Amino acid sequence: MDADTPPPEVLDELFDTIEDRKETLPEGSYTASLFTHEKGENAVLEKLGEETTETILAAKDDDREELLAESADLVYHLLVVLAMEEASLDDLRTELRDRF
Ligand SMILES: N=c1c2ncn([C@@H]3O[C@H](COP(=O)(O)OP(=O)(O)OP(=O)(O)O)[C@@H](O)[C@H]3O)c2ncn1[C@@H]1O[C@H](COP(=O)(O)O)[C@@H](O)[C@H]1O
Repeated sequence: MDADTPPPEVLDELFDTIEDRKETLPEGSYTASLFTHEKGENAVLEKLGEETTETILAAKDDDREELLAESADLVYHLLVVLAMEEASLDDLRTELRDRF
């Protein structure tokens, strides 16, 4: 890992921030708006679908920069869904490890 590579904890920090936004619902937070949306969980589930499609299209286009940007959007929205459904990043890690 070189000096510019972010540590793996970046995902934990993002998930902790999402959990904080869920609890405190600060004004102007996009994350908070997903937890209070009038469409309920459908709002974030729709975003998850959109970001999945955009990730697929970027991969098909061999557009590496776009692929990384859309993948980041996809992972972020997936973490919001996990937080919304009372699941955690540790639960996800456990699920993945149990498949080793
Ligand atoms: N990682 C993200 C992140 N990734 C994507 N997004 C948002 O997800 C949306 C993606 O939607 P689109 O690509 O369709 O772009 P858009 O056209 O702006 O979207 P809409 O108009 O449809 O909402 C954008 O509004 C992005 O800002 C994110 N919003 C917040 N975070 C992180 O979440 C944390 C909390 O941020 P706040 O919610 O701003 O407090 C911080 O660490 C942020 O960096």
